Amino acid sequence: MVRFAEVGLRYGGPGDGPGAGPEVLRGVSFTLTPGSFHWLLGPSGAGKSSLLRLMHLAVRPSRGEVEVLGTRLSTARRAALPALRRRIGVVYQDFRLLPHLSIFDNVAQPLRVAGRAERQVRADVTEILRWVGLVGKADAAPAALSGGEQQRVAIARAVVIRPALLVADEPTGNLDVAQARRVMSLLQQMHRLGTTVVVATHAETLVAEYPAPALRLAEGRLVSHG
Ligand SMILES: Nc1ncnc2c1ncn2[C@@H]1O[C@H](COP(=O)(O)OP(=O)(O)OP(=O)(O)O)[C@@H](O)[C@H]1O
Repeated sequence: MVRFAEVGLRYGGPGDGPGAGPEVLRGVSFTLTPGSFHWLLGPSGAGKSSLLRLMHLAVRPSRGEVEVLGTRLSTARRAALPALRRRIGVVYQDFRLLPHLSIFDNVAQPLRVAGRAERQVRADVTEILRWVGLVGKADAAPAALSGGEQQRVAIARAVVIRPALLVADEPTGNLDVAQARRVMSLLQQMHRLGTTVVVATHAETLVAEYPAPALRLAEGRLVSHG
């Protein structure tokens, strides 16, 4: 479950701590049930990326309570956060693959960080690359792939750890319609497998094509949920 209660966020603090800047999220409250799929909508600057950053523990709220996968951030020990982060997959508009690593090693990275045995890494990465249709590109560099292919690698990297929560920030923003549909199909398959999925987007045509409940932000406030 993901629960926000009267959450506010200001940037400008040290590290991931609360800052003294203007409040970019204000009084945001909602609950996402496990296994749900939600769009996150709203105009540019409304706070979509900021809300996702709170959800994947990249920043802490300035006020209110954020609870992710059963852990309340206000009372969580710092030492518990890395393990919690490993249960959350993140996909960005600009893919954020490591350019000097092969596709295989990009996808393997979260498993290696988690200390999995190399035999297991090989099996899991091969399986997930087959799922995204890129097993033939395992040895290629990211730059040798199309944008859509790079995004499928980024999804593979995000889900290879079998996250309970998957958040995607404009994952189709740089893709043509066919590639965007392929990415959406993968995100929906993850949802059908029981993962809680949240996808931020501007693309109203995509939302119309894949109807689902939405969180809608305007000027840092949640204006509708459902
Ligand atoms: N790292 C940061 N430091 C300071 N202010 C920030 C930071 N990131 C975002 N903001 C501000 O927070 C507000 C919300 O930005 P955010 O990126 O969350 O909106 P968004 O809805 O995702 O926008 P877009 O659709 O354009 O990506 C904006 O006013 C933005 O300038």
